[in-house]
Amino acid sequence: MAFDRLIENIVKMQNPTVAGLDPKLDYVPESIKTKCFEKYGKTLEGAAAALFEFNKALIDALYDIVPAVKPQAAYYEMYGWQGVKALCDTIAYAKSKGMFVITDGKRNDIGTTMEAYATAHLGHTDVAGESIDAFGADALTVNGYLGTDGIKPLAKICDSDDKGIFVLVKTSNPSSGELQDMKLETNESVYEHMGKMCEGWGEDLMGKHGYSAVGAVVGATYPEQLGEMRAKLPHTFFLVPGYGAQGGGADDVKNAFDENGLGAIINSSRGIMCAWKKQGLTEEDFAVAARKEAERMRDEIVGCIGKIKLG
Ligand SMILES: O=c1ccn([C@@H]2O[C@H](COP(=O)(O)O)[C@@H](O)[C@H]2O)c(=O)[nH]1
Repeated sequence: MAFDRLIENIVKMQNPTVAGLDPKLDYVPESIKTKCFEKYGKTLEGAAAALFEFNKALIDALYDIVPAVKPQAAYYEMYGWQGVKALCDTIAYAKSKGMFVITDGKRNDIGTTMEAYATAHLGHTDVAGESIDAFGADALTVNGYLGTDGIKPLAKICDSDDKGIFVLVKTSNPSSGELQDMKLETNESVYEHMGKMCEGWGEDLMGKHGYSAVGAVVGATYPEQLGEMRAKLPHTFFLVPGYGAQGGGADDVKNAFDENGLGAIINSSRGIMCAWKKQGLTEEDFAVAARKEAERMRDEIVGCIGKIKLG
């Protein structure tokens, strides 16, 4: 199962974190932008080339210490098809460096359309008998609120193609409680019920390290719920956004882990991409600063949870 590969990367690097690649043109240093605009003009193509250069430098700075990257699709779509190409190129580059790639797309729809999303992001597209990877990520974030028929096509591809999904359970944003904290007739909350559905969807997709291919997104900004979910969902691997720029710290995420220091991967996007700002460096030093911040984040979290080991 895909999360076995992720877990093995985490244990090898002793690092349960993922670097978010949410590139905006504002974050890209002038030197890269100038080079790309000279080549392609101030066009979507020029912008997308700059994003890819920026991402490549971040990946080069991180791939030997950070096990995974999480490109957020919105930041690529914002630059049109040229941006989407930069997403494809980023995924391919990160994979060529041995990183586990989680596309943050939060896709959801009815079963037939989810089958298309699953094929696009995780499977192989059939082109007149030729089977081709469209995006080729290892895992995709999805919204499970359309129910089981929306998840089934993804589960099928997780099984056949060694992929994983992270289903939104308790998101990190300030308004997440408006719906997700509501109590059902059974007195459980909506997020708790969604978490249980993830355990159910993952039942036939168990990996060798105790976690299924159906993971959950649970925000670092809700540490109590994170601990509650860890206790209630023993086979569900967590993707935990909200560390860094959204205010979460190591103390907030420590409850996401099991007794072996496994069970979760903590994301930081702006905190890593824009680390130079906090380190008193120039934007040209963004990659050095990103590595320093990734090391600091790793050490802070591992300092709280201890050595990470296979059970
Ligand atoms: O509940 C959620 C689900 C996803 N995200 C995504 O994670 C990153 C967070 O970025 P930071 O810069 O580290 O705040 C971003 O891509 C979100 O779309 C989330 O924040 N919360």
